[in-house]
Amino acid sequence: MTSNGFKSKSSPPQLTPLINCKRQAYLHWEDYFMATAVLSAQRSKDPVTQVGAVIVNEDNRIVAIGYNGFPSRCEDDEFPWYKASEIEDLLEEDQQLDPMNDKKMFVVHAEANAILNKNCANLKGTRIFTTLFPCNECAKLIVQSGITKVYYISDKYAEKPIYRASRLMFARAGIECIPYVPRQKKIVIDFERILNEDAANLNLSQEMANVKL
Ligand SMILES: Nc1ccn([C@H]2C[C@H](O)[C@@H](COP(=O)(O)O)O2)c(=O)n1
Ligand SMILES: [Zn+2]
Repeated sequence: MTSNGFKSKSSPPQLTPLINCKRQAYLHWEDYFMATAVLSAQRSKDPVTQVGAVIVNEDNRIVAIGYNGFPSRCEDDEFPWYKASEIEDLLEEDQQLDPMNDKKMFVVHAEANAILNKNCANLKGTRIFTTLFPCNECAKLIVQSGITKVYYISDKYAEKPIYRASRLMFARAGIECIPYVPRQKKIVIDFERILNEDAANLNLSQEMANVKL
């Protein structure tokens, strides 16, 4: 107690752990974000290319997520999941290729969906983790949203003019494009193992309770 009757400010208690028992195999931030993008891609119904994208702010918080798919209320079974060129062989001689019969007319790309799904006021200073390098249309949205870094896994369409246009815009806008190199090469989600472990733990605690009785 001080002379004026108030409690003196004491320093906070110090912790001195005897051993450091922190788990070492935890996921690092960037693997966590890219793995989330890969998981999100699994929601896509595109039979050829499934893309996932995650947008992350400066505090490492995920502020947006998306995958490629048709717009809301445009039913997955009513719109084509193929390219017009892919069904050319199926046409009768008198039939014309219909450009409307092409997924590219309707699919919202993963990056665009993520930007549209953002749960914050704006995306200035954020990073996007995408499983496929962005096309020119998504690149425009990325630049305009204020995203500053693009991490990507696949660049399988790099030689196409659309993707060259993206690179040009990113370069001019000062957006860094980083091919993603994972620290952890494999991340497995094994629900079966988790459920089995839970069941085993339950059995063990029941056995221990029986021993005590
Ligand atoms: N950065 C990208 C590039 C493409 N997509 C979507 C658009 C299509 O659904 C699919 C590409 O199909 P493919 O031409 O490989 O048959 O991926 C995207 O979401 N983001
Ligand atoms: Zn795109």
